[in-house]
Amino acid sequence: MRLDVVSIFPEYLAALDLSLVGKAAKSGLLDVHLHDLREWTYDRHRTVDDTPYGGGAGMVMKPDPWGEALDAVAPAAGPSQPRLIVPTPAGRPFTQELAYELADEPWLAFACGRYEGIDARVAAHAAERMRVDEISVGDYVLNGGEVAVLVIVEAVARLLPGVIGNPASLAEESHSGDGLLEYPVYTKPPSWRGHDVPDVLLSGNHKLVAEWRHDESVRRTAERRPDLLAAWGAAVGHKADEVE
Ligand SMILES: COc1cccc(Cn2ccc3ccc(-c4cc(N)[nH]n4)cc32)c1
Repeated sequence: MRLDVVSIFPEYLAALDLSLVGKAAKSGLLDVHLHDLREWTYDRHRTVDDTPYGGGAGMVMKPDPWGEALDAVAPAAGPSQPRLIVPTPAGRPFTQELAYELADEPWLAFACGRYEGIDARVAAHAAERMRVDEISVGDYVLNGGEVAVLVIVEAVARLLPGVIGNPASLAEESHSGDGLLEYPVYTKPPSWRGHDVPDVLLSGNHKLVAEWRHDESVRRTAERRPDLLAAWGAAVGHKADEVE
């Protein structure tokens, strides 16, 4: 998978050289290209922003530098086009399902905005030749798109074959297995600062361990994400209906 990231702070994305994503890049599973948006500015101050039409606080990122950056990263006459991801608080939610979808793409490009966002015509114009997704990584406001790109790239890269050591662990994770949150996990020592590992996990009885883990997943989901529990209940209910 090829990844292109355009930002006025490309050094923010240096974290992509670390850990799993860095390993994937070194092993050729990921081909990461970082670009400084100011490369496509020509005035003395390398200006990338201007005042918003219609007034209001803050500044908006000018369309020209973005248009030229995207032309350079993904030429219109090129043999293929990337899927363009534009992080924004106003985007559709980034979910594990979308992570799996993006993991199937051969080429992703990311536009990291700053200020109050990117002139809306940039995404509209890009959509004339590539698929554009405006994505939110959560219902809170960041100062720019770079952190959101790190979140999205990590969630997507770990799904690529060969990136994580034990693919079986992906199936058991929260948000990607049966729709419930993950059960609590423990390791040695069996007792630590007055806190003991639940006896069932030391029993060696795999059936009891599986039952306990499921019950803990349901309990945690009910406690922390009742919305997910409702969806899980409906899905399980439907499955039960299918059996009857
Ligand atoms: C566009 O509307 C905005 C309104 C107020 C502030 C900002 C700041 N900002 C600039 C670019 C940018 C890109 C992504 C995000 C972002 C994404 C999520 N999930 N939270 N925050 C925030 C961004 C933008």
